[in-house]
Amino acid sequence: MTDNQFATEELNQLQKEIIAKNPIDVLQFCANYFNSKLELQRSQLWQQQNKAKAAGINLFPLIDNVFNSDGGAIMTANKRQPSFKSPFGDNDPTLIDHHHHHHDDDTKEGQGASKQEIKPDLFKGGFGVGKSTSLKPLQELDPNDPSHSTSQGPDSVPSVAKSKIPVAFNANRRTSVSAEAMNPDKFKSDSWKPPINDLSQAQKAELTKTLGSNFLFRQLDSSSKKTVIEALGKKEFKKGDEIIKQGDEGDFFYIIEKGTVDFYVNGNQVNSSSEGSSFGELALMYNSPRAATAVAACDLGVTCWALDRQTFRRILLERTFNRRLMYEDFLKDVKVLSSLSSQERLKLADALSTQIYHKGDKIVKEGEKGENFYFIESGNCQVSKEDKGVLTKLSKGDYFGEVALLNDLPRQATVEALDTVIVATLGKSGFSRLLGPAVDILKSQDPTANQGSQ
Ligand SMILES: Nc1ncnc2c1ncn2[C@@H]1O[C@@H]2COP(=O)(O)O[C@H]2[C@H]1O
Ligand SMILES: Nc1ncnc2c1ncn2[C@@H]1O[C@@H]2COP(=O)(O)O[C@H]2[C@H]1O
Repeated sequence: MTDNQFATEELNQLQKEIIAKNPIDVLQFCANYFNSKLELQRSQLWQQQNKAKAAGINLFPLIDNVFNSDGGAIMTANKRQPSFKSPFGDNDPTLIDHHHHHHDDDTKEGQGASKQEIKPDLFKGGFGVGKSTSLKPLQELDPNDPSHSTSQGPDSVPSVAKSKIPVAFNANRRTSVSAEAMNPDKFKSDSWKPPINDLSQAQKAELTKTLGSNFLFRQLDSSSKKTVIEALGKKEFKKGDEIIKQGDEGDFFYIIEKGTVDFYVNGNQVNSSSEGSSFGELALMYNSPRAATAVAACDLGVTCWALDRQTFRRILLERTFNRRLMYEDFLKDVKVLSSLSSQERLKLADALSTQIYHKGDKIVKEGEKGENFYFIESGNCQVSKEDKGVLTKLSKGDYFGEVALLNDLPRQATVEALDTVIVATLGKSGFSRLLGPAVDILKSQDPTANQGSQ
């Protein structure tokens, strides 16, 4: 994805938000929107870091080195205690309920304080750097995290409500040498050129088909797709071959063309993937050691397409990462998905897309063919049937649209938006493939079971 496309996508999302929330002060809204996005991204990186640490994985190995390797710069970074909290959060006269929809919870504090009044420092800037007095001290920092043990006190990192922010984590996003850890931008300025493999027409056709079922690729625009297709190299593995070894450095990202791949963590099988799935993204995204061993598990061998690290980072990383950030927290709170592993949730996040509906919109219509499954990210819906009237109401964390997909039936009810509703949708194929153990729960909770409507 080019810088331009990235910007366009961000702006499109912003535009959707503006339409959905109809803010009084558009400029203020935009400032809040991007600040809360930034804040969210940083806080989630932190959470991921902690999760990974608990699992014995070092996601951001470069950070500590960097912060020690250049005393001057680092001291400055630490002393200034950068905050990723929105500088406007506490001072927004227009805030009613228009914070970034995915994570309203993260910023309630800022909103609550400021609904009506305009404070004198309305337009203060600088991301609160060095102004920790106006921000709550440390209590959300992870007490288990050793990197904070020395930083208690008023100079400590101001925290974002309910989230944990790494000290100076990725603060110098564009300049620091640490940037490579999570920073796809690095590749935008250098002389990186994607490799071009000489694929036959037949191979290209084969690939296009395989990639068509891979969620990461489906979202790419056509020029990025072309770049990726040309950069992919075919690799064949015999049964038992280790495609990836836990602990190694990440070199390639793989898409399975044929066969099954089993994953082992510390010798125990944790997962299995087949045609159209991808793996090996974690080490490339986080510059971490390989988190699992991937073994070719098919008698007939396994064929994969391999994408080199740089092309992966340049083209797929930003998107994948943003998407995961966007959905990870939300999915964690969806009850029906509680049986999914965090890996499974990440894969699901890769496949979701966001849609916005307005009051009165019929998101699914009784009798129509069902193509998608929906999670409600925010807003309220009502479920009704022509002959029975309103059956139930649904809100954040609820889902709908499963009945048609599970039973190959027309939609059994109409679901209508009662206000602005944001949904995360999943297509039919992702539904059966990515919901895994959750599908059984969906089946067991069939809302039509007792109504004789099937
Ligand atoms: N449970 C799991 N934990 C970690 N990695 C997994 C798991 N299941 C599948 N994988 C994949 O195994 C890959 C091993 O290399 P990576 O860490 O780069 O990326 C990893 C994931 O794509
Ligand atoms: N009592 C109900 N009868 C039918 N559908 C319901 C009911 N309650 C909730 N729903 C949801 O409404 C959705 C309409 O589309 P689906 O039939 O695909 O899936 C349905 C369920 O997810």
